[in-house]
Amino acid sequence: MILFSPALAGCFLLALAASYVWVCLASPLRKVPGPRLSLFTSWVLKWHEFRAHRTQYIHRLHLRYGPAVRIAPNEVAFASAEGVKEIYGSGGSGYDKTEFYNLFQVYGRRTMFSTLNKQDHAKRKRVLADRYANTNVLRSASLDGIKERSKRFVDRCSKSLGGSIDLFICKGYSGFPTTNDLRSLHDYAFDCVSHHLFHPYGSDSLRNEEDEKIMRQVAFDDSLQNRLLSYYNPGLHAVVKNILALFSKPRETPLADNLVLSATSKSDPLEFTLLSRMQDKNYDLEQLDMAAECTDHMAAGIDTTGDALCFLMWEISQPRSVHVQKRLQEEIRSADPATPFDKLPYLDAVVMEGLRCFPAIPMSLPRYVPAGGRTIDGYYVPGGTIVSAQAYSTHRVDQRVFPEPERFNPDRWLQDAGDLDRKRLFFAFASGGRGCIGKHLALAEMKTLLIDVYSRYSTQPEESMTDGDMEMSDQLISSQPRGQKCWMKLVSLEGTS
Ligand code: HEM
Repeated sequence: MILFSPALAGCFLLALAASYVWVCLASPLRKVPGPRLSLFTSWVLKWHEFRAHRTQYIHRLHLRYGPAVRIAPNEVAFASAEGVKEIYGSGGSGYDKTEFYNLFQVYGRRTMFSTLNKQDHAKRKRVLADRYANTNVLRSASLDGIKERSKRFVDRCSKSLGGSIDLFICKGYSGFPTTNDLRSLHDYAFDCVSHHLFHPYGSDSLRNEEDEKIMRQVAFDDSLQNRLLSYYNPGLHAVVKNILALFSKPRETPLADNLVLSATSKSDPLEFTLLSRMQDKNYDLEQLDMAAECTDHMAAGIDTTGDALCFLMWEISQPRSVHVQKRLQEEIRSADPATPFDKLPYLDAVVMEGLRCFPAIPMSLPRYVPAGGRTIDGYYVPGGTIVSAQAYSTHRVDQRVFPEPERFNPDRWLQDAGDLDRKRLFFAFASGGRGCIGKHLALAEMKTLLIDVYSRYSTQPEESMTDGDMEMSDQLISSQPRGQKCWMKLVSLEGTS
């Protein structure tokens, strides 16, 4: 009977609590700066994650505690070049990914993005990398497709002259998209990425309402809380998922699945496409693996490029950045029309600064410290600890490298002094062997569209928009305007010199 006495149970719980506190206090992470509570619990971090504020919370901690900060008993965030290099670059592709990436499996398959360890990743990357190389993106079959879609986007926008357009969600005037309203940056990104994945079986969401619905399914993911719960507590998620679905829908993309499964069943995609590479018999990939890869890249290529363009165009439309827009227009309009998009230095600086201030994936990319532990930026971190860097902070915290970090200032990218330091901290596409494979494609899409828009138009913010509408809101991995809209006006430059 004595075994079940409440006093004994109390003593047992007390001893358990004391040993937990002891383990926390003895942790090598006690030496890493950070809020005291983070040594004992991850609940504060989780609270901010569920409220879609993780990135800003960690950034505030960096501003308070410095470039290395403990954010949970088993988690440390870094914002220094040394930290980034060690975590993402050591041994080529850095440390292994954490189970967080299990959330990104597609059709039950691991894609390149969701492979956790180096070996599996390297094997898949050997198949895919060729089609994302700059030389392949710049081939006319690929680039002409981007140019065609960019012209299509601008033509659609031209219809709004004298009125306003929502470049983000494109609800149109009645609240429902009609054929006349198909012109969001996400439609453009969708059509470009699906062109690169499996042309001629890609989407035409700038002209076709049915394809636009597919884009919406993939892009506007509001399953953050649902997916976080399934990650942290799969058991509880199984019990409450039906109730949770009323507030935070699970992620389902049947229309996109149809598009991809149908495209990957075709045997004649153009040679520059990713699908043609994956269908090479040497690689022995099953159709479901190819479909999973394509779905993944589609998701990776829509929100990122769409949001990056959206935040950037919004910024250069502000009265405070009018001089930037003017200089960009001058550079584009005075250049020989045959000038390649990557030979315009001010355009390059504007895009880099846009990605610095508004990285489409602003949040931390978690990795495990390998067995045996590592010293990262001067701190010993035991094996199994989750470590990460987030672009939002690496782009801001070190003010010797990025003075006045909150100011949108493309000129900083044109200075020789500090060039290397800026590049070491530029993390919008991450870095190392697991950095963004779609980087060249994304830059080609962004620059092509900016040339087409700003050679013909000026953009201005619409009066109903507030700063709050364009605050960055965390999703599972990317970010979007909190107001889910970006209304702007286009003014023709015709007649101006
Ligand atoms: C402005 C646009 C883009 C940005 C800012 C961006 C950013 C990133 C970042 C930060 C990562 C690393 C994620 C992590 O480690 O968790 C990543 C990975 C990746 N991105 Fe992008 N991305 C962009 C566009 C694209 C496009 C257009 C595609 C493809 C069509 C793409 C495909 C991928 C893939 C497949 C990976 C996984 C790479 C690997 O694990 O080796 N991205 N991207």
